[in-house]
Parts: sequence; structure tokens; C-alpha cells
Amino acid sequence: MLEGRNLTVTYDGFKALDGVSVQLKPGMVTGLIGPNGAGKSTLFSVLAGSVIPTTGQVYFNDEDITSRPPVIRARLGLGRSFQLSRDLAGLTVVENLLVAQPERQFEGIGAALFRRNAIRHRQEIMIEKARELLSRVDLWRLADQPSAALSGGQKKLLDLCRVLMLEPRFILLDEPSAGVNPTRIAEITEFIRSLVAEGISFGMVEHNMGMVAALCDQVYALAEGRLVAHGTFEEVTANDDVARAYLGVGA
Ligand SMILES: Nc1ncnc2c1ncn2[C@@H]1O[C@H](COP(=O)(O)OP(=O)(O)OP(=O)(O)O)[C@@H](O)[C@H]1O
Repeated sequence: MLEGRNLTVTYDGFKALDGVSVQLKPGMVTGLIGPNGAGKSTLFSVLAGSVIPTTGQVYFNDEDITSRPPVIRARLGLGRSFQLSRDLAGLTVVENLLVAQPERQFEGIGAALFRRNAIRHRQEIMIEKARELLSRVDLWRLADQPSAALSGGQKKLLDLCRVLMLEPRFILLDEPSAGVNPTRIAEITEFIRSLVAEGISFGMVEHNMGMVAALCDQVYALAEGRLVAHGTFEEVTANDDVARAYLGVGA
């Protein structure tokens, strides 16, 4: 389980997150929703490790990971999506997956030179893994194309495949439907469903309520840095405080 306990993030005295506790349970897809500026991205960053909370703790499978950097979280099995950065956009589709090797972060050049054969073998395994993943999302036929040429939806699928290269048990997704056309949203939804069936758990920040309704087993709604509701999609969207937050009337 991925758990945030009493999380507060303060920027120059302004509380972007104010005493928020969430439990992202295994086997589930957890949605984080709320109007613009609610604190969703801040909460995502705290759970993913790119922002250290001002107060509060993050636990992953009962281990305190509050100040563990993303690379250590990845080694523990907690993955996160990244938007395709400009650097990675210069690589081909398959190269984008091959750069996602966690070992690269920990290996010196000297060690690498002495272990050429092992490295070559590992590369073959990585290429096979990349081929399998890209085939699943119908991108293998584009393996040697520049990733910058992909559509918004294909980039999201590639982004997800890059996370999957590290074999995480838990994945945090930042707006998987952003910049994606409706047909592709259904495709991404199906892919995430199949990954859940294989035992991977998800947490996602998402504005598209159709996708949240289709995927999320539980939903946390935030407004102005605070938690306003928690429950099933139906329960949360029926909540008056949530409706008020989206209408901007103020709670
Ligand atoms: N680095 C920062 N410095 C100062 N204020 C910040 C910083 N990051 C976020 N904020 C502020 O914290 C609040 C919450 O921002 P956050 O991005 O978490 O909201 P959000 O719910 O993800 O919004 P959106 O849906 O628009 O992405 C906003 O008022 C934002 O301006």
C-alpha cells in the first residue's frame, strides 16, 4: 500500500497541501480529482518523491519513504509516469524504453567495461522486453521512428511502457488522458485495465471524469489543498462539497 499521512506542503507560507491523508490500496486504481489548483499535482509529486512534504510522511508497504528520491522508490517497485521530455523526444520509440534501465544509475564505467558480455546479454533481454511491451500497445511497428512523431495518445502509451520496463508493482500516472483523442483514451483505459488484472496497482491524477469513472475503484477529491471527499466515483461526485469546489462557490 502507498500511504500519505497528514501531508502538508507549504510554499512561502501558502499551503498547496494542507493535512491530507490518503491510502492507495493494492489491487486498486485510485483517482485524485479536484478543480485547478486543488493540490493534485503537489500530492502526486509528494507520493512520487519529487517534492518532500513540509510535514507528514509517505509510506510504501509500511516503509517510510518520505525522503527517498524517485530512483530509490523505483527500486522498491513504485513507478511514475513522466511526460515525454524534449531529450527523450529525440530518441526513437524503442530507444525510449531502453534508456529506462535502473541499473544504469548505479553502475560505474569501469564496471561496465569489465562486464561487456553480461551487459550485451542484459541488453538483449531489455530489447525483448521492449518488443513485448510495444507490441501490446501496437507501437512495435513504429519502433525505429522518432518518438516526437507519435500522436498524443501514442506518447502516453509509450510513457506507460517506459514505466513498465522497470517492472513496478505500483504506478503513479499524471493525467493519462491529457492531449489524447477519445478513441485513444479508450485504448489507454483498456491497457491500464489489463495491467491491473496482472496485479499492478495505480494512482492517477485525472481530469477526464469518464476515465475516472471507468477505471477508479476509489477516488479522493481535493479542493484548496484539502481533502473534501473520499469514496467510490459515484459517492464522491454526489458529494455537495465536491460540487461546490468545482463550481468555485467555495466550501
Ligand atoms: N512550486 C510552487 N511554488 C509556489 N506555489 C506552487 C508551487 N507548486 C504549486 N503551487 C501552488 O499550489 C497550489 C496547488 O497546485 P497544484 O499544481 O498541486 O494543483 P492541481 O490540483 O494539480 O492543479 P491543476 O489541475 O491546475 O494542475 C496552486 O495554487 C499552485 O499555484
